[in-house]
Amino acid sequence: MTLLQAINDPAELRRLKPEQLNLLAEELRQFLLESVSRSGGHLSSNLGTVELTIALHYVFDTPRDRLVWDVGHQTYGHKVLTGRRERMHTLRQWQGISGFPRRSESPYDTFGTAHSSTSISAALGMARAARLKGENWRTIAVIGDGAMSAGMAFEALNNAGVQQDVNLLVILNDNDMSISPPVGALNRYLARLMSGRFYAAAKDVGNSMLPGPVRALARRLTEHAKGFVVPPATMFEEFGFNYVGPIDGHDLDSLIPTLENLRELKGPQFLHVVTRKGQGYKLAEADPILYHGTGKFDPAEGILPAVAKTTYTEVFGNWLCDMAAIDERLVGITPAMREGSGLVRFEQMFPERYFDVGIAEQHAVTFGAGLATEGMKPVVAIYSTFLQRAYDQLIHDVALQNLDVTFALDRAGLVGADGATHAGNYDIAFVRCIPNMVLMAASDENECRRMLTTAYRYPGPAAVRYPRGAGPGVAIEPALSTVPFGKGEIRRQGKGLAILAFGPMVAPSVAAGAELGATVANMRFIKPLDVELVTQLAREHDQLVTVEEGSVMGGAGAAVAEALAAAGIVKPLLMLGLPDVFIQHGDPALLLSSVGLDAKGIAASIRRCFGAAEPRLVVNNS
Ligand SMILES: Cc1ncc(C[n+]2csc(CCOP(=O)(O)OP(=O)(O)O)c2C)c(N)n1
Ligand SMILES: CC(=O)[C@@H](O)[C@H](O)COP(=O)(O)O
Ligand SMILES: [Mg+2]
Repeated sequence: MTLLQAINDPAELRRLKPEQLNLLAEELRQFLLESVSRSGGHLSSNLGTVELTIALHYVFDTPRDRLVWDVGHQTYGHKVLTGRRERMHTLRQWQGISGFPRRSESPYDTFGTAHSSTSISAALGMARAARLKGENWRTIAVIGDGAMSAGMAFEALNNAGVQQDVNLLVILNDNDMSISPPVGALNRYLARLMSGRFYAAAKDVGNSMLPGPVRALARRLTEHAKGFVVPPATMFEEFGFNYVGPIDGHDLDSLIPTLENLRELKGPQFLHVVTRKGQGYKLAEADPILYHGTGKFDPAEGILPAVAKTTYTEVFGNWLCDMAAIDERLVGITPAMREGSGLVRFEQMFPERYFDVGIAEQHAVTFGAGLATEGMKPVVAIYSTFLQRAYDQLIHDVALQNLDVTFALDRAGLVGADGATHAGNYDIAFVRCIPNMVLMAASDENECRRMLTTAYRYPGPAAVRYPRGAGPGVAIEPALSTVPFGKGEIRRQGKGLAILAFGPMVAPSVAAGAELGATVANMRFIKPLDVELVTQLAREHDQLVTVEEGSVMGGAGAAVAEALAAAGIVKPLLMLGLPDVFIQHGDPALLLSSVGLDAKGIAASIRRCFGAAEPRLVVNNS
């Protein structure tokens, strides 16, 4: 039996001798590589946090001491050591364990995450709760250098620095990488900190352990005695933290004593550890971006290039380059999702018009707004789920001033393995209620390209939503043509029943419509809704059905209902979409079928609602 196989709980880990931990780290790293290569998942970040994870559970009394991971994509080792080793093969699969921490999954998962930069706020809340309840456990937040770039992390540091009575340890896991290479002034600052203090500071750990004022005095005495100026206080010290580091985050011999020392200190503590993304697997070390999030692969061969269908992301990336080539006002903006949003080629071709602003969705949107005020043509490429972070910026900074910003809303609808945290289920509901906004949903690749051109040419804020992955495989015209503004189209003429479908729901609706003899419309625009088409379909049919891959509450179907009500039309209306529950991770096709949004499910729901001679079908909820 290996050391790892004997650990089903951190208490068992804590029974190991310190000299056994390096072997355990080796075993854990190997286990993670094999396990992720079979399930798919976030590999590079997990290989990089093996030693840190072991050290944290070894030194701290988890789960009594609260461990809060930022983003949570690096918690596979934590899952393995906290009793979930045997379930790792189900990671990110339907009814399997999540790829992120989840409170419902384990008492060791103190805070649910997956969107970044929440850890310091949440940990500070916990630490304050401990004080208020008169309890003396400790709270530790682990945050990456990428996640640290977000405003929310600074809001938390700002607040924590003046709460000197809490026992909070913030660990900055600095691997000098976000998903892509890190950007921004903070990254440069961290690099300076590392070059100046690395290892030298580790030797000085004893001094770093002194409480803040004593340490300041020690610094002044040292300056005086040696007659030279020691490095100025770090930014984190200026924020009110006791800063320790940087130390080598792969060296258990420095991690463990440093954490043991910090464990005994009161007040806000800050430990800067340096790790390498992909550590221990040469291919991931060499290309941490490729191995950030992987599908299944053979570890011996690594990830091999595969012939795949064109994704919507690629459609967007190609469109952006084509449009930028003819319009030099175009500026492309991404909040830290260069690869995921399809901007790699754009950056290479138009580096001066490419802006990765870091994990800073709010800033990305208002930065775009500022550009628009000066006649530039910003295109904000953003996942639907991450636009949630910038809602006020969308309303207050863009829409209210009717600024000409184009939004490319990728990952709209269910996303699959990342699950509920990343699902783009709400953008229809939250965008369509904003005055001045235009919102389109692409039903195929070519329409996506045409809609992007339509949004771009529209002289106000406009968004195009499209799903993760590939579309139906429609040929893409090279021309930069538009779709008729505010107009839908009939895709199939039938009678009795009309299905009004939005975006990727057009294809399954056409199939369901063919089965039911129904008319099917591709509505294209959620806002402005094609009210003329809605009323025409209502006049010509007995029943109406709306289908969308978005929250049915407040969604496109609700827009149709509002339009009918406004026109005084009373007509049976069935609204199909995502139900009012968080839909968990799993294979995207399975998830869609579980909520009745495949052709079979749509037809079955229609039969159930409006009755039919044929036997009822059962929606597959498994
Ligand atoms: C609000 C938000 N924006 C973007 C992302 C996508 N994202 C996930 S991990 C990541 C990089 C995080 O970098 P870092 O914190 O340094 O962790 P590392 O990947 O280096 O381990 C990004 C941009 C996210 N999860 N949340
Ligand atoms: C953790 C995180 O937020 C990203 O790594 C995300 O998982 C990427 O998702 P895509 O694979 O859809 O780009
Ligand atoms: Mg990083």
